[in-house]
Amino acid sequence: MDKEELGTSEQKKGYSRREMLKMTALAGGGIALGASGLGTALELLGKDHSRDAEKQSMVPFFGNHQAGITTTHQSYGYLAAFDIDPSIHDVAKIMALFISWTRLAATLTQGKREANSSNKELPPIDTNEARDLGAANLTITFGLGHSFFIKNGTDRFGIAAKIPKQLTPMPRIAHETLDPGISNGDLCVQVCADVQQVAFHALRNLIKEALGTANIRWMESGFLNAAKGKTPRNLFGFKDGTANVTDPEEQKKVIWTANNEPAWMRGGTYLGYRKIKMMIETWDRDAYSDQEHVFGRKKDSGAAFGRTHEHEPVMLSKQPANSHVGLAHRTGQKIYRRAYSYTNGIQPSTGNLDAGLLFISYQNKPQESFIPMLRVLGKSDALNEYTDHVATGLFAIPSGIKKNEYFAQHLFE
Ligand SMILES: C=CC1=C(C)c2cc3[nH]c(cc4nc(cc5[nH]c(cc1n2)c(C)c5CCC(=O)O)C(CCC(=O)O)=C4C)c(C)c3C=C
Ligand SMILES: [Fe+2]
Repeated sequence: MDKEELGTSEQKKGYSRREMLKMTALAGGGIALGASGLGTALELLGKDHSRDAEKQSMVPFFGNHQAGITTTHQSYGYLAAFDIDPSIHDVAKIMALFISWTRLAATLTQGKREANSSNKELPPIDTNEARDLGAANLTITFGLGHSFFIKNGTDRFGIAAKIPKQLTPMPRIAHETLDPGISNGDLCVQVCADVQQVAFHALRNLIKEALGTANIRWMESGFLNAAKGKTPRNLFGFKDGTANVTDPEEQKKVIWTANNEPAWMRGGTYLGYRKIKMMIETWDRDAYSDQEHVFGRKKDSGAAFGRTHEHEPVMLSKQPANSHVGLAHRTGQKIYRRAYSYTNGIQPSTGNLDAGLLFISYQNKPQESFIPMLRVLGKSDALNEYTDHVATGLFAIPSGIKKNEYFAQHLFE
């Protein structure tokens, strides 16, 4: 069998291009592939779960802005919140945590792991499950919640005077049914990667590192994929992200904080979060045209009503009353969206799918953009018939971390 023949017949059997290249290389390497030889090659392929391409990819951890914000959207994301242990009153303990988190994040995002002690009577330092998987574009983004500064009306660590200008507790929004146990928190960590095991490993080791100082409060995981050059689709089957803020000049205006914030927040941003349950079964019984009216966009092309192509600007005159896009657009505000879909089995009480959107957005003035937008949508969005906001959060994301510095260093020093 020559290489060409192998390609044609085996491609029909559903092997990927990469698998085919590997087989071709084996054949080209002088291995005589008889019936049993081919069997061995295929057996090898079956056992190969490697992710060579992702392994090579690293996102710098240090820089002017934190990574994981304008970084190309990775396939998997975790968002977690921590509370400082009530026994901790000494800010030095928090600084120690931020130093060790910075060290760990800088190591893991390079695809490395922390070395074990030579004393085998001690527990391992690294949990080992991401060994050899590489960096997979891992990013780790740290943030601070309002309750980090003020809890039960108390300036708990003597730094309340430095609270970022736009960081408040989240206000009440119409129709939300929040679960406080999975909302808010003193600290937040967003971990994203192109291999889920790499992202989980990073978060798990950050949780382990925090032991005694900060306890995990909640953790959510999500996914999002799109074909190359295409806009990803959400679990309602619509292109989601079409009118996002992607132009770098516009991103500067929308995302990053400037002189209106304390120095340690300049070049930072705010993370706005909503966990939004999506009533998939109800949606799936709704007419196609009705679904399009809910968003004010065509399901196939993603084009706004009155338009033909996905990226043509929204025509407000053609938007149905209370369409999601019409309402969000009319606020005149911009936010940078970086959401993940989530699924979590079946809701025992209903037998319905527990699925939805981990809505995450970054913006420099959440009190003027994210929150007013939420208020408008909460009141009248046609999408509300099919969704339920179950968790919330607002976190200050300090400026990027420079080499030899640690996360939020200038807040303390
Ligand atoms: C606080 C703001 C927003 C929430 C919450 C939100 C939830 C949410 N959105 C979708 C799906 C789509 N959203 C789309 C556009 C869009 N959404 C927001 C804001 C929030 N969405 C904005 C600012 C925009 C852009 C509006 C504009 O100016 O055109 C779209 C259309 C495609 C796109 O532009 O991305 C979809 C689809 C879901 C499913 C959801 C909650 C579950
Ligand atoms: Fe939206």
